[in-house]
Amino acid sequence: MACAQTGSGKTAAFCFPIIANILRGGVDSVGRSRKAVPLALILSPTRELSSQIYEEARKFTFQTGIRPVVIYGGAPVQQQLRELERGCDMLVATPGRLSDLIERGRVSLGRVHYLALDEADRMLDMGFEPQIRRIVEGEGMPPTGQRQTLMFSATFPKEIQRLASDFLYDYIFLTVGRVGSSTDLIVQHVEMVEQADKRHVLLDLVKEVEGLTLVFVETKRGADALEDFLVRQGLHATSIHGDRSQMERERALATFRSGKTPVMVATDVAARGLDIPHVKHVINFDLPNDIDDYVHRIGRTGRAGKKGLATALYAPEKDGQIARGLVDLLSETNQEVPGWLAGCAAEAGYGGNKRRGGNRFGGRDFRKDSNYGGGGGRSWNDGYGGGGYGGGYGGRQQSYGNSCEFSALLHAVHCTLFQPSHHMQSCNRHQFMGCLSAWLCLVPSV
Ligand SMILES: Nc1ncnc2c1ncn2[C@@H]1O[C@H](COP(=O)(O)OP(=O)(O)OP(=O)(O)O)[C@@H](O)[C@H]1O
Repeated sequence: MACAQTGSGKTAAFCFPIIANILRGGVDSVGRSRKAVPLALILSPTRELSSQIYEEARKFTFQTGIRPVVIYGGAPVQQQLRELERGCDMLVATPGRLSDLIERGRVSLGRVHYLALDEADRMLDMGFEPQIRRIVEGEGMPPTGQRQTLMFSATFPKEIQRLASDFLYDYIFLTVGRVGSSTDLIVQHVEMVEQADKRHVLLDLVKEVEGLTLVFVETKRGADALEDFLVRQGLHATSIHGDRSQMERERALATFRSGKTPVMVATDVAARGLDIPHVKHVINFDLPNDIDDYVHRIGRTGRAGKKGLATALYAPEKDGQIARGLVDLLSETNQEVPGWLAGCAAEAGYGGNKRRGGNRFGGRDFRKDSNYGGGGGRSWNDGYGGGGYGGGYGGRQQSYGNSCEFSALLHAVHCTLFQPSHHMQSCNRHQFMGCLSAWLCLVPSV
């Protein structure tokens, strides 16, 4: 179970060790076959994110002999079937299309040795849990203990950690920075705006900051309406949401990425995982109800060590429940907390949407609070950074204090997969980066 800030490189942190492990064992490809039998399965909640992970995996596996394939809904199945037939070692999938192709007998999970859940908390929340459970427990996948299971997200609410442990065996909880926090590379502003004034304020904000601007709204209809409004104001805007065809969604992303439509209005379908370079400004036109959703949304900017800007339009008549979470998040990321917002939070009290997880410095392993009996391993800390716990019970925990350390999570996952029992204490980050560079030299085109 691994938790690190948005834009900190989690994709590489699960892809490299999986690829390296497959290479270590020698690629035992089944080759062309009607039924795909992948060695690694990577599940993600949205089509666009699956597509992005696949593109990364394709780069990382170049000339290794490992063949990644992606399958997701909304796209013609025939082409995906043809790709599967050509051989598939690493399958990147959304749960719906995967279940469909398992039912049709075109994918078997019987050889899956590496299972990665990206955006794990989303994958295991109420919406996806039954599907994930069926895929992981009911379709012949090797059980925990015989496969490596990796779960990644920038947020990991306690109740989801508990659920996640069902799919894990003797697991390690790795954290970089604070669980569920955002990076302090993002400058965050919160403005109090009456609902009726939001459009005018938005126009000013869009004109003030040049560059790609991503505007989050609550509903699909709201996204359509706001896009229309912006276009009528003469701005080059597009929108993305779940009622759009896959082709429209992809076109919207492409024109946004290229800067042809530098403003994109989006629902939460674009909140997680998407890595679009040069997003300057994320505007929460409507605030989400959950602070973790806010963390993912603003995480579309300030990626890979770059700075970003996020502005939230806080409507006092409807956003009271996120006030406490916002105040906590702003404080812990060294942002200015407006006095009026602190007042709203105090009014809303702690009964509202209090940040889940309570004291999260350095990452928190919920088992320490709840006497939860899962895991049964050890707990240690290699002294890399601040935070984290020493000693303990019910599993192992590794915490890294430096939230901006790209290699930290990659190193940790690598060590966990290669030598789960002792390697962590003896392999330092420099040695690890040496291994990684050596490996990259073997695959010069990566
Ligand atoms: N070691 C590294 N050095 C420089 N750039 C990196 C490194 N690792 C990853 N990146 C880049 O950082 C960006 C963000 O990576 P990635 O999309 O994996 O983030 P993430 O942690 O999964 O974010 P999110 O929580 O939003 O899904 C990507 O453009 C990636 O290429």
